[in-house]
Amino acid sequence: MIAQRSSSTMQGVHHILLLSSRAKPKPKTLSQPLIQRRTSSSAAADSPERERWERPFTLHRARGQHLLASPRALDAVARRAGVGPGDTVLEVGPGTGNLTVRLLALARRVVAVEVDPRMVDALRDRVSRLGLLDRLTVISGDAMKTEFPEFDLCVANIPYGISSPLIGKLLFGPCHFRSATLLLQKEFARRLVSVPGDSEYNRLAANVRLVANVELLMDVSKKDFIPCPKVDSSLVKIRPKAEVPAVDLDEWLAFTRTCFSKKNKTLGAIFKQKKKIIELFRRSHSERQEDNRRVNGGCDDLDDDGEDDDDGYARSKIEEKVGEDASEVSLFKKKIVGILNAGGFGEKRPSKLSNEELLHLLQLLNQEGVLFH
Ligand SMILES: C[S@@+](CC[C@H](N)C(=O)[O-])C[C@H]1O[C@@H](n2cnc3c(N)ncnc32)[C@H](O)[C@@H]1O
Repeated sequence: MIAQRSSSTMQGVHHILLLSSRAKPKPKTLSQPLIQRRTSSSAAADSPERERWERPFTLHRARGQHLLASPRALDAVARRAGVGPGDTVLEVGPGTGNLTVRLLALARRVVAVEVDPRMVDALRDRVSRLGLLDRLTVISGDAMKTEFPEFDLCVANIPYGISSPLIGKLLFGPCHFRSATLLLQKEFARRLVSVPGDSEYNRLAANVRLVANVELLMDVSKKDFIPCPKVDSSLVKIRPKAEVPAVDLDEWLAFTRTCFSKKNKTLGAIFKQKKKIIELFRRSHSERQEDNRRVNGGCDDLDDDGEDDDDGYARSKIEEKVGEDASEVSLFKKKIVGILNAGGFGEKRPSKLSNEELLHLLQLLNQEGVLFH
């Protein structure tokens, strides 16, 4: 059970939670999930209780609406987030409030950002019944388009579809916070905590490691969710570093996008691609232009380390523009190859390099006028 606070209000919250977990199922209500002791013989012995879902509306998998229904897992998420009584907690995707009510029992204030108006109503209704609405701020909207208010901690069972851009927004945006405790798809979490040389290590891990430390806290079974997703989950804690390397973060993000654009290829091979050279030539020899940004695709997704999108339209436009500069482009390519080889990077694979090594390469390239953003 989650930690108790001593004020009478908080005792009230705890009392309600305890009562709920032991009460017999009440008549169905539309939007207040109850906690019910499972009686089915198929019920897992180690998970005798579930937050009950009364199906007041359809849950949309496309919106990542998998509610965490195990009180044991929910208590553990709230407890391991390290919420203090003076903290403002940001929760992204509160759903019907299974985690929110636990956070309200621990924090000074919870700010919840929820895109689905039906969830917003259900959450407000539930928290209002607990008499805690004055400590909850609900922002009805898309977390990726919402300016987050100030907060101390982010604690959330997020829709997995926005994992990468949300972590990017938290770590590379203007937010200052102690930690983000997030329930993520297990495979994604493993990549987040991987280190150079691991088979999972990728651009996401490199970018996150630059500015934060990540700790794997626990695994959560897919059976703990309603509806049951296809994948298991893991809880991670992301702590922003107090000091980060003195590098332009936009430049770094664009650089890692290039480095990790071809899986398992050496840096020499990656930087020899005509398309890439032309793109870098344009960027390094002109002001930032719309075409360049279009090819680059923006830096809000930390995780796009698969094969490069074949953006034929943008490439042909750029090739058209640099047609008359062909000899300069060729010199530019030689310069890049020279920098790679002189630094001993040509035969190296980015997924095996530490961030210190990647930062060194970026510095060498920037010094010679090769720009990524
Ligand atoms: C995985 S469910 C978690 C619900 C609740 N936290 C729980 O654990 O039971 C994700 C929630 O995020 C909401 N959501 C999906 N996309 C969102 C977005 N872009 N911004 C804010 N909320 C979003 C969904 O509607 C859903 O309520």
